[in-house]
Amino acid sequence: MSISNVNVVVHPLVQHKLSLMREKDRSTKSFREILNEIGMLLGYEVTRDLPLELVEIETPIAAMQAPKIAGKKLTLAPILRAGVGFLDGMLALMPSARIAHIGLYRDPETLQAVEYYFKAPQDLSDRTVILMDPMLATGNSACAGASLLKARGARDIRFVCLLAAPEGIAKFQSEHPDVPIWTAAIDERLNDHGYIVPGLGDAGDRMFGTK
Ligand SMILES: O=P(O)(O)OC[C@H]1O[C@H](OP(=O)(O)OP(=O)(O)O)[C@H](O)[C@@H]1O
Ligand SMILES: O=c1cc[nH]c(=O)[nH]1
Ligand SMILES: [Mg+2]
Repeated sequence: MSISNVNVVVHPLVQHKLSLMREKDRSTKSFREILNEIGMLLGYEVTRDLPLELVEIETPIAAMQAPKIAGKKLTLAPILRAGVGFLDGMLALMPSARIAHIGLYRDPETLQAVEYYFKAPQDLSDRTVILMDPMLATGNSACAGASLLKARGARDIRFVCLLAAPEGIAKFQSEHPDVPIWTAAIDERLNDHGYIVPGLGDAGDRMFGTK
């Protein structure tokens, strides 16, 4: 399903696993494992249109022109902390990818994103960058993440999340209309504390067991 630059991944495995993650009594171990599994499935979807080039190879039988991914190595860009939950699954598909760590936390009062760490390959201008964070709530964190990557020259950014609020999609698309979104679901709304409803709670705390 696709709604103007938002790709909702409706694959039954993704939907089933997402429902498991929403359950409030699911263990930290299980939450982390499933997030990783969904990371791989979403990674498969977000790379669906990567360009290929024909390269000469030799099979044991004959020479042939075989398709391989064209261009420079991709960059995976998790927003700390919860974005790291997608990383192993994505790396299983793209083991040579470069990694950009983006340290942001959401101020609980203002809901603004506060930057505390950024380390990325120097020049991102000719790399596809997959920005990832399970939660798109107000959109402030994802917007800040995309801006930091653009400041490093990134021109082909794709944003992957697990759950998106309509408010976050609107904010992200107004600031970064050039960045398509992949998500497993679009939920109803945000509550008064900026949490996604029905959502799954605090992704970072559930993943790392910090509550
Ligand atoms: O769209 P937003 O309103 O910005 O909210 C989403 C952000 O909130 C959570 O991070 P949090 O700030 O809780 O940090 P953590 O991952 O370190 O727990 C989540 O992982 C996103 O980064
Ligand atoms: O619902 C939400 C909103 C922001 N961050 C989370 O982890 N969960
Ligand atoms: Mg958190």
